[in-house]
Amino acid sequence: MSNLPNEVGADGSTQPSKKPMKNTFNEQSPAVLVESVMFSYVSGKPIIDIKKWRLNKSEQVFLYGPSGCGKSTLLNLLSGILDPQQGSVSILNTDITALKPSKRDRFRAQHIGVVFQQFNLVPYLSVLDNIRLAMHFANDGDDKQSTDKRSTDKQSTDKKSTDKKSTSKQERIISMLHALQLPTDCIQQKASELSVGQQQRVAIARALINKPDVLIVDEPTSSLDASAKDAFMKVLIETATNSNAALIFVSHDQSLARHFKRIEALTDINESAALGPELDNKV
Ligand SMILES: Nc1ncnc2c1ncn2[C@@H]1O[C@H](COP(=O)(O)OP(=O)(O)OP(=O)(O)O)[C@@H](O)[C@H]1O
Repeated sequence: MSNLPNEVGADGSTQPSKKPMKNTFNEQSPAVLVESVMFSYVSGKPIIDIKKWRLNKSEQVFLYGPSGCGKSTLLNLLSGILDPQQGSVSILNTDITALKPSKRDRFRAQHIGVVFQQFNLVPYLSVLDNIRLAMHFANDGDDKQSTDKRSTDKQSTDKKSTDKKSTSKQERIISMLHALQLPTDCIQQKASELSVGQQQRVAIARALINKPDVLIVDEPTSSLDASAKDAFMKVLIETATNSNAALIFVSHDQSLARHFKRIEALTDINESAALGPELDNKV
């Protein structure tokens, strides 16, 4: 997986530094490390209270719990959409709670893929543009056209290289959609014109296109029948495995647990949901 950009700070520090920061991530480092995290929407009523929770690189975990126990809240903390009132959430040794919003957004785009319950595709954009948008955020302007070049020759060379880049991006998108068994002719269709099953596959493609280190999936199977759920889980797990992404899948549907080796109840790791066992012995 790609190195962290120097300005992000592999150790999570937001201090400006003249020296490029060393990426300390290695095989032994966790993909995700949650330490002493406390979060509440209303003061004094914590929804999440986790002492320690860890997920290794390429590991896949099924997190389950009843409706309202805090699953989506936890995923929003892990992806840096919400900030805990206490504690730290580290992804690849970078404490994302310490990153400024713009750096955090970029870090998320580069290292974390999220499949939301409602997919969150842009309905009026084509499949291709929905996925391109995710690539654009991760590349931080790589898609920008070179409009300020002085020499005509250079403009022509730049145009060729931009064309080449967009062709290879398009090829990557098509090959990802193929891997997810979506027909190529879907690519120009608007997201709103797709079936629910097709939208799910586009949401997975969008989450995986930047080769994230961590893939976070929030129960996107609730509207599917049993056989469609199985097909979705198979494609998701296969694609995450082939991408070497650590996978966090949350659901209230325990029938999906059989697809995973590591299975945990949120009430066991979240002290505000239940007085479960100390997590330290699981880490
Ligand atoms: N923005 C918010 N403001 C206040 N309370 C909230 C907010 N979002 C969620 N909650 C509350 O926090 C608790 C946890 O919500 P969360 O959505 O994380 O649960 P969940 O386990 O994902 O539920 P579900 O399985 O139904 O999606 C619930 O009691 C919910 O009402």
